[in-house]
Amino acid sequence: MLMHIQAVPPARLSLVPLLPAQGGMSGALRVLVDMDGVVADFEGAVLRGFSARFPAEPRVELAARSGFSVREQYRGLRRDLAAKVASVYESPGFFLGLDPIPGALEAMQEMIRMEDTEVFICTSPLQKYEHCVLEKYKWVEKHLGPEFVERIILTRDKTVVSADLLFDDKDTITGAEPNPSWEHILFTCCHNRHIQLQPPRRRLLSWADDWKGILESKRRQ
Ligand SMILES: Cc1cn([C@H]2C[C@H](O)[C@@H](COP(=O)(O)O)O2)c(=O)[nH]c1=O
Ligand SMILES: [Mg+2]
Repeated sequence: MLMHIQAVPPARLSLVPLLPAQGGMSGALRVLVDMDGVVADFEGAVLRGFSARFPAEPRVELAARSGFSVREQYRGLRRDLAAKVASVYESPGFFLGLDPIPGALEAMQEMIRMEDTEVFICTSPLQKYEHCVLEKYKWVEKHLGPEFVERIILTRDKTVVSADLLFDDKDTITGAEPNPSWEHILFTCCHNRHIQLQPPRRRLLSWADDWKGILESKRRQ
């Protein structure tokens, strides 16, 4: 928060908050967009990678996915499958090879050109970060270009990042800050489509859905 120190005698010194209308310095709408499951197709690549590496093992089709953690769902099938599915997304090349989610690249390019709008990619690396971190940067440069590389926020805790909106496929986002500044818009993904959101929580069904309407409604709030 910006504070303006008034020129008054020290005894009466007071701090007057200068609150921008929205999260950005200039009153711009600040939007965070998650990466895996929102702009990069993590789930599709896990299934393809698992089927190719372990063709004889049972697998979870995308239509049967539920719950954020693919690892936990595979553990539920059979304990040893948790490590096998993790070996897929922890492999070198996995994150760089993800396909873009349909419409995501076009929406991001349009969003970054919108007036009074600040867009950032806000993504969590794996705890086993060796390949994931570098490959996320490379993926952004390859698919979105260098101006988006400047806009990557890599954090395991999104609650401490200040913004107006967060588009994210994870249904529950918790961290050190109990009251994050952003409104979480749940981006529909195979693992969260069954979840019934309690009002006033909102969803974006895909990038063909009305993401501009969500930005505009937030500007008016
Ligand atoms: C087991 C599991 C892990 N992830 C990982 C993939 C990413 O490193 C983060 C989420 O990143 P995001 O950009 O914040 O979406 O967690 C996952 O997405 N799904 C899983 O099942
Ligand atoms: Mg995600």
